[in-house]
Amino acid sequence: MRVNVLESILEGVRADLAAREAQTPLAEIKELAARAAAPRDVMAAMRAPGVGVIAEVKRRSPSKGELAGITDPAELARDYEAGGARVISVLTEERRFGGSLADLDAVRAAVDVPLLRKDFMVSPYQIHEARAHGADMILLIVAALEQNVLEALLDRAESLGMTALVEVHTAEEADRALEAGAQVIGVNARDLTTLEVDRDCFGRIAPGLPSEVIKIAESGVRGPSDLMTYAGYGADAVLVGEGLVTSGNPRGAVTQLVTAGSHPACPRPSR
Ligand SMILES: O=P(O)(O)OC[C@@H](O)[C@@H](O)c1c[nH]c2ccccc12
Repeated sequence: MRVNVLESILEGVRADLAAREAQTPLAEIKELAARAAAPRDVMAAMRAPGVGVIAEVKRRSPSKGELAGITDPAELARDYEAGGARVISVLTEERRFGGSLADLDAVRAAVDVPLLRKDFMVSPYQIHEARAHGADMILLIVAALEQNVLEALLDRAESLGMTALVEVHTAEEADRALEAGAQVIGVNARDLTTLEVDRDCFGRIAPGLPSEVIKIAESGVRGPSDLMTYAGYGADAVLVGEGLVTSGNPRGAVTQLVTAGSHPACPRPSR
């Protein structure tokens, strides 16, 4: 039987969410979000010249298990920031990725750059929660959401002053993202239903997106040459996890990517 990985992840996410909501009701989390420091300007960071790097704090992955034995997410995040990451992504999904909101808190206390809460968002509750924990950006996975829910979550994020990274893996999903009004679209090279990586996905989809949309190439980036390839197809940024956490030198690895992304020979997005 073919197991849809995304579906099984979402089941666990819903169960964990119900438990948190029983602890801290929506009204309370909304209030905590309203009291948080104002969100940072993610769009300005994304529109900076050159190809940017979104560096991810990623402990585990469903395909590879434990990646690098991260003991101090704050220290890792400081290395990413020092290396020039434009945004730091923190995986908060617990069951498959080993993340937590505590990781997000630790990273928020350690760095100044905008933060992406990387999780499987299915309810407005998680968006207020992200804001309460200092996130400036959230992930919305088109494959995981009905169109009306996608639109409602996007509106909710924007109403809180946050930016949504809307993730797609096919041209049909990209159409849905645009239909919903996404300003930032991430093309995930990994199919979340099978976990297979297809690095040609970005090149097939991104050139067809409107020029004003910010385009992010996600997953499977091994180093500067992958960044340059994605740049040729119009990437504004790459989102990298495993390649950085397993590098043994996350600061150096981010620096190399940032240097490639700001090199004069690196293709620029035409906007
Ligand atoms: O570790 P990688 O291959 O560099 O990938 C990072 C990021 O793209 C990946 O973690 C990711 C992309 N979309 C997701 C959705 C949920 C969980 C994780 C992800």
